[in-house]
Amino acid sequence: MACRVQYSSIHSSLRFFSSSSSSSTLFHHSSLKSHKKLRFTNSKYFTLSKQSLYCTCSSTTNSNGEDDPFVLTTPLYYVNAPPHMGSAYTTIAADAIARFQRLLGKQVIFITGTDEHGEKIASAAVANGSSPSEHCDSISQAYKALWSELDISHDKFIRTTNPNHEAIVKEFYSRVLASGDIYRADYEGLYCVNCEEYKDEKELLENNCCPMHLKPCVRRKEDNYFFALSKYQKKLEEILTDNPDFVQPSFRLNEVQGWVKSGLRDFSISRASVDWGIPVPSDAKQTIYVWFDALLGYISALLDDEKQHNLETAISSGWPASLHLIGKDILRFHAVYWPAMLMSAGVSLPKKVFGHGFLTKDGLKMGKSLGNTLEPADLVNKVGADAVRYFFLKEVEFGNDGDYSEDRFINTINAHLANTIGNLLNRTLGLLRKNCQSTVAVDSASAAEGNAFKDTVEKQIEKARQHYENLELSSACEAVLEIGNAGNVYINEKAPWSLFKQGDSGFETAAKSETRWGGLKHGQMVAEPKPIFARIELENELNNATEEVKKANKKKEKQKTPKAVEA
Ligand SMILES: Nc1ncnc2c1ncn2[C@@H]1O[C@H](COP(=O)(O)OP(=O)(O)OP(=O)(O)O)[C@@H](O)[C@H]1O
Repeated sequence: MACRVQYSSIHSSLRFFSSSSSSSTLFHHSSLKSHKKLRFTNSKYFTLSKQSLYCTCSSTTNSNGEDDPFVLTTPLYYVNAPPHMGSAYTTIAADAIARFQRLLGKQVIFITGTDEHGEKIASAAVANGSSPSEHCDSISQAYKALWSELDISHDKFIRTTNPNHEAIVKEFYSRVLASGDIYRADYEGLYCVNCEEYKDEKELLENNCCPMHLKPCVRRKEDNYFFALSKYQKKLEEILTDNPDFVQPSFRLNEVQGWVKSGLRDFSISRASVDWGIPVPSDAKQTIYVWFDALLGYISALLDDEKQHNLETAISSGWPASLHLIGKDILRFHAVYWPAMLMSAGVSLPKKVFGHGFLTKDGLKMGKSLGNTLEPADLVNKVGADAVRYFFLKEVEFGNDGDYSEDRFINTINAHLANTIGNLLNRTLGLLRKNCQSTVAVDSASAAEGNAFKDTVEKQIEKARQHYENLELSSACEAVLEIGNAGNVYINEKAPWSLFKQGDSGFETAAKSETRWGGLKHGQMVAEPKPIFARIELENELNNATEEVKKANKKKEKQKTPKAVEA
């Protein structure tokens, strides 16, 4: 395998942005000043307007203005098995969005973590011969290790077995109870253990198989606590109509509207048969249903150790979330159950839920339950984290499904990263090193005035910015790639190597890792070229990644300072 020499990572290449607008705020929050004013009568909670949802029941004092942090979340991954490329996919996308928001100057709180309670976890622990808590520690650690290998820049890692989280769940449950939305009843139905959910018979395949997990559902009867979801049908319909950006992409909004219109049924929020969970307050014989537990992780993650561990403090530390990024499999929980639960507890709704598609293998969703997964750590070891991250962002249209193909993986890395972006960086830095002692010869702000190349770059920067804002991640990568293409064409046209031979040191530099045109100043030193993107030779395929890439990965790993805190 040949290896080209570049000095920067794809992140640097993506930093061609000028600081500007922040995302719009859809749901505003007006607060009451005192707990005494809390009224747990649902009809009195909300005033819906065309633009915003005013929650009038909480004493939360989050102003939700321009200065509010950009809070984004990945799902809290279920620790029934170690992470795979599907889990990594959502996290990689969230990471790109977090980095973009930071470039805009926003304070970002990027939350990820693990969902650790429930029947599936307890069974997985038994199967591994370990206790549930040992099992959770080990799988949760595997997620953290993978995020580190993928260079994920999360700020918080929440585990739902964290005692602070448990306190938040119990407080939330008590609020919903006080609002009159929890009742006890018998329930009999078909249950998918993998979804941890009762299923509607009409959703199921032959032999009552779950369409996601392709395993038969089992008939169960239980005496459970129920959440009165049906009470929120009308409000949810109004929210979805008045705030069409709440669920994205738009075709997912249609899906959600369809579910709501077809009639919402109350759902059970406790399990009598599951010990591994948070006990229901005032009924230790039942544990809280995993979803009524895990979703609260998005709020409890906001707590920091110095503050009091209650719902109010957590909410005032950044809630509502700006964006929940999830796979389409858990859209119903995030776009129907969660908003209703929040309304019941008098807490503001998240601003946006984006349900992306699946990475598939042979047309089937890659997943832990089916076991048809792709090992992200293997890919990282072979081509480096940046290349893996770039491939999945660029080659899967965000929102739709995408099938993984090794040929496409190799071709994309070679064409986009090694041949285009990497080559441009290598040529530019190499020329500067050879001819200018790695020092910028002119001010880049004036160097390309009136130049078509500069216009192209600025146009692509703006395009990339807009695509990022709209969560069109593949198109954002495309815009960056266009800058690389234009840069190579420009260098070919200008042939600076011959200008240098003629003694002209004033050629216009194009490649830079600054956030805007003109960021490089006369006399500024640029970095030493060093290998980052390996060109994969087809005959050697993925097995023969260069030693340079492996070394570069190791070096990067060493340099990394732990940033995330466990909430
Ligand atoms: N194949 C996939 N493509 C895209 N995202 C995925 C994929 N698999 C998992 N995810 C991400 O993980 C979330 C589901 O997390 P979970 O821990 O339940 O993983 P899972 O592998 O889907 O588990 P299972 O197969 O047991 O249902 C999805 O909503 C999505 O964010």
